[in-house]
Amino acid sequence: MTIPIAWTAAREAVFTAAQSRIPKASESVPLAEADGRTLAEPLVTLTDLPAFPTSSVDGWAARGPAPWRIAGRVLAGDTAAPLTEDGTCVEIATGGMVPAGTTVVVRIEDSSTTDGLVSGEPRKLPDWRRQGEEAAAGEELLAAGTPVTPGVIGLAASCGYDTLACRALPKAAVLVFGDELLTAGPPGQGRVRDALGPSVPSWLRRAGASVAAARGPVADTLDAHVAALQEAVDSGAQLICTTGGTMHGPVDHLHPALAELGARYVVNTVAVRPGFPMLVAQLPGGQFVAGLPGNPQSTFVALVSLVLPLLAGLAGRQRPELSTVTLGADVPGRGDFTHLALVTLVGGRAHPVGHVGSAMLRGLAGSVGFAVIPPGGEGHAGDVAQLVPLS
Ligand SMILES: Nc1nc2c(c(=O)[nH]1)N[C@H]1C(S)=C(S)[C@@H](COP(=O)(O)OP(=O)(O)OC[C@H]3O[C@@H](n4cnc5c(N)ncnc54)[C@H](O)[C@@H]3O)O[C@H]1N2
Ligand code: MOO
Repeated sequence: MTIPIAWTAAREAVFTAAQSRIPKASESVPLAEADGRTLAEPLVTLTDLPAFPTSSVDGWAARGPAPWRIAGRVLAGDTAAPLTEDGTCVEIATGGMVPAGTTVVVRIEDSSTTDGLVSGEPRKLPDWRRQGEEAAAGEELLAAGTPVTPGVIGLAASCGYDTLACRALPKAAVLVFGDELLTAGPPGQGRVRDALGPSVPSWLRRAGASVAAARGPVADTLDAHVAALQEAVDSGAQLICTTGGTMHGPVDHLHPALAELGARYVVNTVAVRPGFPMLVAQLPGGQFVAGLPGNPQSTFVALVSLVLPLLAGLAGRQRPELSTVTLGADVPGRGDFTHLALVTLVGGRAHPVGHVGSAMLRGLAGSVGFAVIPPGGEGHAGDVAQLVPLS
């Protein structure tokens, strides 16, 4: 019998294996389309930030001691002429370029104007931003491998980029196994609806993969399994997710198909409940096969447990960090296995949900993620637990 590997060790093994397959080529992606991608190169600012001294208030940019004669006006977007004489100032708008020669910026509400002469007191902290105070031209702001978020896109635009060099999206394929599956209409008479063909590609897209519609149900024969896996390889997929057939029943053909294709296991069964028969194998061409168990909740456990670190590794990102939550109620352990317990947040605390059988999706559909109860332990209300988000 195969001995299950510990959940944390399985995640690490998969992440490390995927890191050796980071694509070399990068793609130039317009900023507005780059959300969810991964930086292929460090983000280096093209200019000082800010690129010129900038007023942070509406008021006066003045030179020397008050009172100041008004010599002009600088609105945001203008180029400011220098203040060449003490006792002069310009009216300035928030975002306006502070003229060379300025010694103080005074807020409009801290000033008074009489006979064209302005007086006022600057605040203790300067009300203008020095050129380059956020970053100097050429400075690295973000490392290669950083996930591109709306914040990263905004920063890239601020420092002069129109496009970003991004890693190619990992290409994935999904194969659904199981002759009992119906792809339309209500289940009954021994047939169940395929819950995974429509949902696994959606999950993969959110996790940063490019993926076509699932293929299946693939016929429950060894030849059909081998042919479907080979076809996915030929389509250029770097990651093939299969659902079902991970056990050793009469029509479970995944393991024999992997053997026939010369695959090597990275992880073969994991000490986690639910979902322990999950696996990741690597084909001779380097492609990964993630064998997701057929019970639908277990499929999602395998996605968040193994496919998430695998995709992070393939994109050259950091290993996924888990956040923590405070438990709002007791959660049982699962002996020597890690327990991934579906939870929802109530008043900021994680509460276990009902309907969490591994064949069910009712509990999962209303949950934020899985609280992690480590092997040999149990969770108590008030304990802090790691949280694996569902998306
Ligand atoms: N003798 C044993 N049998 C089983 C054990 C065990 O320890 N000893 N473990 C059970 C566990 S745990 C799991 S999980 C499943 C894993 O089985 P497979 O990955 O081989 O999956 P299947 O047998 O193909 O299907 C299991 C179950 O899930 C339903 N299913 C499959 N695909 C879908 C789909 N796309 N949409 C909806 N439902 C699906 C399928 O009809 C079965 O009911 O093995 C247990 N058996
Ligand atoms: O672990 Mo199975 O994956 O319990 O349904």
